[in-house]
Amino acid sequence: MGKAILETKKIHKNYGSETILEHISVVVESGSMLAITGPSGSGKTTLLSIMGLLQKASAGEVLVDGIAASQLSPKGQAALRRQYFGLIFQRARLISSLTAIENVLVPAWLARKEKAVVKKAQALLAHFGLANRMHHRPQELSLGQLRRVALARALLLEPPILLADEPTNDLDPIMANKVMDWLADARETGAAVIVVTHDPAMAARADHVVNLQQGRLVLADNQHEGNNNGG
Ligand SMILES: Nc1ncnc2c1ncn2[C@@H]1O[C@H](COP(=O)(O)OP(=O)(O)OP(=O)(O)O)[C@@H](O)[C@H]1O
Repeated sequence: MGKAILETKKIHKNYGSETILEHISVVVESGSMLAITGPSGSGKTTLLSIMGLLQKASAGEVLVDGIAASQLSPKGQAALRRQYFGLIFQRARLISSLTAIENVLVPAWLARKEKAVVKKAQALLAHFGLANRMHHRPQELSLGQLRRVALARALLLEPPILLADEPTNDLDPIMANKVMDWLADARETGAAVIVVTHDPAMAARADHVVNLQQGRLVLADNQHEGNNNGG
């Protein structure tokens, strides 16, 4: 069993008088995969972005490796985000003036590690079927291709926590399977993987599945027999 690398404590979120999330407490361990499911508008993306420190909760706390994020300055939070998270979001923008491979290397530039990982970036893109798209810019790529570039970017530095918002959207079944395999591989190497998904095949590969209903968490099930550390 891995350590609790990401924890939310009684997260609430409201926009004005509208409550979006209520009382969300989850613990995610290193080397495990959590799937967040639920109907459209139930708050899944909002929860994921609060977990990734991209948005502030109205109340409650996010602990990253035991560090209470709300206690940090915006700069400290950004540093924590860079150190711990790989983010694969629906609206995660690639930089339009950079090519696919350059976009993949952005986190490595920020961490001053690009020399060490250029080959790996190429290998990731090739693995995702983009060997002949490495030098294309985002506006020259399809949605599914953009998604794979974003995935390669998130995986490059092997972050301890991967957050993915519907990572198999816009992909054909073969590519969707590959993406699931990569996320499962990341889990095998010790990452905590959290996916928002409508895809039953993706949810079936998670260790834990939670369901959001109008901003409230309903524990759905644990997929793997013998895995009884249900949080
Ligand atoms: N900035 C905002 N201001 C006001 N309401 C918002 C804002 N962002 C999201 N919402 C509302 O919060 C609710 C939850 O949105 P969220 O995107 O988290 O849902 P979701 O479960 O991810 O939906 P989907 O499956 O359709 O992506 C929705 O009703 C949405 O309209």
